[in-house]
Amino acid sequence: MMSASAQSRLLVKGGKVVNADRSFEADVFIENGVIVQVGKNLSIPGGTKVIDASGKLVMPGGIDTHTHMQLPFMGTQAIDDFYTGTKAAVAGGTTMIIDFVLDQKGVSLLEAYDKWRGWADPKVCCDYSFHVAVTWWSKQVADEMAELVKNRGINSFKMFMAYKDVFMLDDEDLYDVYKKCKEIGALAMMHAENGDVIAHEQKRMLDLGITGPEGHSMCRPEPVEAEATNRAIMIANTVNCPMYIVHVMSKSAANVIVQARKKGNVVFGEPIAASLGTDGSNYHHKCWRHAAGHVMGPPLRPDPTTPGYLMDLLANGDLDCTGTDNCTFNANQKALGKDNFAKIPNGVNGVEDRMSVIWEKGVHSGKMDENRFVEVTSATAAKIFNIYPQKGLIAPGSDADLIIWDPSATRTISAKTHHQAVDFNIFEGMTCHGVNVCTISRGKVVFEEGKFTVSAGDGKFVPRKPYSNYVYNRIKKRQETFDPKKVERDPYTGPVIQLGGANTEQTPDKGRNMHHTSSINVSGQHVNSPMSQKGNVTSTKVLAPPGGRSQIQF
Ligand SMILES: NC(=O)NCCC(=O)O
Ligand SMILES: [Zn+2]
Repeated sequence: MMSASAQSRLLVKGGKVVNADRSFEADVFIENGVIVQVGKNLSIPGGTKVIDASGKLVMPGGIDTHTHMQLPFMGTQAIDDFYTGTKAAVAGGTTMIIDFVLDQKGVSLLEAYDKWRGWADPKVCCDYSFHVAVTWWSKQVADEMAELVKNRGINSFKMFMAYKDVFMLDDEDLYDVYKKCKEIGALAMMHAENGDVIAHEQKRMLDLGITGPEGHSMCRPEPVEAEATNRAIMIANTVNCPMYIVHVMSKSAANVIVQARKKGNVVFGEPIAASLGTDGSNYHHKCWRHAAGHVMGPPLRPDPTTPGYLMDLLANGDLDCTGTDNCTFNANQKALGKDNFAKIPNGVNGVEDRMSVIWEKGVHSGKMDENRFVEVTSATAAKIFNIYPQKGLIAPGSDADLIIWDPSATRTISAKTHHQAVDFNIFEGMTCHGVNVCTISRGKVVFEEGKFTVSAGDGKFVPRKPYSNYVYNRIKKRQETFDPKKVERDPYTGPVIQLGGANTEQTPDKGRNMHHTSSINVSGQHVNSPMSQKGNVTSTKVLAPPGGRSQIQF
């Protein structure tokens, strides 16, 4: 019988190690869940278990930056929970997920965090961490954000510009949340879609009698995503807060990110397996279940060249890392919206297939090399979310989260054979070159040749520190460089007109439309606003210059 210490040792032999910066032939020796040596001709203690990786690639396990396991959402709950979801993840070559604590408005962020930890800890089959969603705003929320960063291992907060009256924040609140993120060294993440426009357009589609899944896509066209993406970045940049746009789904939203980066904004873009692997033509499928199975927000785009375009940007460094937004619902759950697309629970699969889809569409297609693959599936996520080089790298001292990848094998994706709980797969029938044959999580083989050797709760929560260098080095420098500075000058000493008196002289603005009626006062309030009724305005005199009636208040 093998001793306990021998059991905690593993040698991955004969493979090609692929990191983000280079590939090289090497063996990897692991002890107690950590990589101890990487190289050739290593001296290894007797009794060490050996895994043969000849002819295969040995890569850092994937990090899925965006999942929603067992999310209570739209009246139901995502069918893949932290057990089935993470089990499927390890089958596909992902060894860490970052999920979302996402509760209703008014709920304490700390209580929500505890609730989600309580759900995840006993079930996870791989390491995981959390982003926390901010769905309402108050001093309590601000204080809880600080507490989450200080003591609970959180360094990223997600906000929604969509889901009006549910999760959506307005621009004023977003400004405050960004300021808070910046103050505590966290990253602001955004679901960027214009929720007001969606609410109106949903109603318009339903009034037109469009009740099927195509209506979901029609009421959220590309500009709805692109406008919100631009607004999110603009507001964040105003307060010098780093911004991470989740699930980039369209060419135009991606272009907004590219342009903002060119201008020096600190913004990151996350395409997902769905937006890289399939498109919105599926919403017009004659089978309702098929069409509803693709309903997610923002939607997949009807332009069939979108996935290839997003992959090009990802390959060339314009977009950064990849998630899945894995949030799955079975047919009978999607059927909540059988007569009204607005009630179809939003969400698709991806956690199991992300690595294969990106290999197929990215590496096998010739758009990126194996090193960029590691970067976009693992290393960059680790850097952005401040867990590098603990994760995302094969080197002494790093966690032993590795996969053995056979680039010459193929597999065909199907709901019939996948390991997720959901009864549908948006990549159904896609044949992918590149197959994960073995997953090692914290030094333990958890999946090999199609068989699991993992139990619920084997994964661990990974705390993350604030002020990721990858994100905040530029932010700190920009603060010094771009902080507004007042102009030092001698005071004005000339005459000043008296306001409000009978003799006030007005010079009519020659270019003004004299028939225009304005109702704005100098403090920016509307004349009938509660502020003006509360007596915050010094005078209510209404001026009527020649040729036009004005309601400008002073
Ligand atoms: N994306 C989606 O459709 N479902 C999950 C919730 C969200 O992030 O919007
Ligand atoms: Zn999401």
